[in-house]
Amino acid sequence: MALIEIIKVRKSYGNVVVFNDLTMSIAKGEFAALLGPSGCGKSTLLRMIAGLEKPDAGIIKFRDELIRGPRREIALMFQSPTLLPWKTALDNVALPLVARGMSWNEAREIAMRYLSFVGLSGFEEAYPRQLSGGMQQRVALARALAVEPEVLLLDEPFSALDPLTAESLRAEIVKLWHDNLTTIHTVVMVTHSVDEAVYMANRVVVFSPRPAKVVADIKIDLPYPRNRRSPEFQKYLDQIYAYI
Ligand SMILES: Nc1ncnc2c1ncn2[C@@H]1O[C@H](COP(=O)(O)OP(=O)(O)OP(=O)(O)O)[C@@H](O)[C@H]1O
Repeated sequence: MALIEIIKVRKSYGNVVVFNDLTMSIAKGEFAALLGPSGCGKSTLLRMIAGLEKPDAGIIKFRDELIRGPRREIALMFQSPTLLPWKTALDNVALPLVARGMSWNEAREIAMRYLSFVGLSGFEEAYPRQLSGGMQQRVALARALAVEPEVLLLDEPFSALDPLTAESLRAEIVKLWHDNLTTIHTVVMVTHSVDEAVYMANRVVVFSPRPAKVVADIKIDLPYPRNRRSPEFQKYLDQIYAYI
């Protein structure tokens, strides 16, 4: 059964038609990677699922309910960590909880737990400028996890990181999803990298240039953790590159 349903969605910015008539769905438990040419509308789709933008026509539903704005069950993580520079790592993670009505004490306790989960114990009192890019992105991940969402939306979350940091964060996100280590059961990730998509996702959706349509929808049937050097992995890369 579909968890997220996108039905006959239309979206334009001025005379730029991003989606004309997009219909697709995401099932509970999927890790879907969205690939496609630059500017085709992948981030726009993610922002609409996050409730940050509205379609001009058509509907987007989460568990049969219309998405009218941001929802607690759906968290979004961007390419840059978007932390508040004047708040500590701990308070950056705690703040969204306080904004939802939790006391600072309780919020900080939960924030401590998620900072520790992403490997940042001991850095609670650090300010963003005192942390590396990778550590800041981990704070952003802890902030997304702390509200205990069910769906994690990722918008090119590794593209601003150095290759080694990106690689360890990729493995950690796959693990937290695959091993059910958090409340997140479903992930939707925008990426430019076919390799990243096949390494992480169990479904790869390829979009055409604007107005974006789904040109390929491929199930990645490989065990985790994935071996990039296996012939099967290469076969999926070849299959997807044929659409790009
Ligand atoms: N707020 C906005 N105002 C005007 N135009 C916008 C806005 N957001 C997106 N666009 C336009 O909509 C189109 C789709 O943008 P979007 O960022 O969704 O694409 P994308 O596939 O995520 O691109 P990329 O892969 O380069 O990140 C682009 O032409 C972009 O310029």
